[in-house]
Amino acid sequence: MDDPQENENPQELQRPGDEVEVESEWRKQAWTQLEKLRQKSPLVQCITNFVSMDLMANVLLSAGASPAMVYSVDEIPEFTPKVDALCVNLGTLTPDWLPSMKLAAETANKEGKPWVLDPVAAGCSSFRLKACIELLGMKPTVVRGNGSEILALFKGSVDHTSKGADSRHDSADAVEAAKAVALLTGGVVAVSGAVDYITDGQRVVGVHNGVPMLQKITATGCSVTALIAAFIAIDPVHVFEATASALSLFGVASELGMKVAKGPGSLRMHLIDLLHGLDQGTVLDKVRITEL
Ligand SMILES: Nc1ncnc2c1ncn2[C@@H]1O[C@H](COP(=O)(O)OP(=O)(O)O)[C@@H](O)[C@H]1O
Ligand SMILES: Cc1ncsc1CCOP(=O)(O)O
Ligand SMILES: [Mg+2]
Repeated sequence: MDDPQENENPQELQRPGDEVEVESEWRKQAWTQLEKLRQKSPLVQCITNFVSMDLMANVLLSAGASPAMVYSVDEIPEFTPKVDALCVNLGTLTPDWLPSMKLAAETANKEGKPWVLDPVAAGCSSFRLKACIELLGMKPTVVRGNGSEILALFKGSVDHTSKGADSRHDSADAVEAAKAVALLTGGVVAVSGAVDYITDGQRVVGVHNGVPMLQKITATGCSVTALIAAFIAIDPVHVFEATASALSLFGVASELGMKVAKGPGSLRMHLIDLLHGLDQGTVLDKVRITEL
């Protein structure tokens, strides 16, 4: 794949050699990180919503990580120091969950463990927005949300036209907001959608993998956030790159799954199977990450 002349993709032959070379590096990196994830099987603590627990745990297992849906405030002081990464998701938030989320984030920070925030439906109520903003202030390593969620965090105001967990905005409309949020936290922010954008406030890359039908399966966003936690656990020095790899490989599995799925139900099953079976040839062929 190093030599563009050997590339079987005709679109790539029309692009400048340095762009092809850069994309090839991202592909190799995604494969290296996936291999490492499978070898190390990081333990990922997920404080997540009831809707997502099953798919999230299965996505983590199929990728090679170990999920633990441990969320009682009584267990966090003992358990969180042992995990490799933490995923905090506000999907079915009630006031009783917040102390667990905050204590886990504080513990992760104290222990130097990376953590990811998924601000599900951030703009749908003032209760939820306030919780998101408080957690954002605890400086998550990565924030991953859809366009509407990242815009709500940036604006800091309730969105009266919110569709809850679903996005009303294209990811491209939230790139500047994502940059601003990244500068605020000092971490990485990913906006998902037709193209996933990843930024640290300066750099931006676009991930061009995935299929629209992922939006018709609940908790795919939640699950890819947990996958990001697994990837940053194994490469905490390259958080930006690991975030792009996780989003891209999840998208590649969905593209392969779409070829055999009959609808959202069977895509969900194939997504898990194909993430588990991803091999080097497929990753080097299908990952599409571009620098913007
Ligand atoms: N139109 C689309 N085309 C391709 N992939 C998409 C599209 N919309 C969302 N995705 C993918 O679906 C997954 C979940 O993203 P998204 O639907 O934005 O999150 P959420 O479920 O939190 O709203 C991501 O991997 C994203 O890349
Ligand atoms: C439908 C729903 N309601 C509260 S949490 C949740 C799941 C959201 O999952 P995702 O953000 O991955 O679509
Ligand atoms: Mg979501």
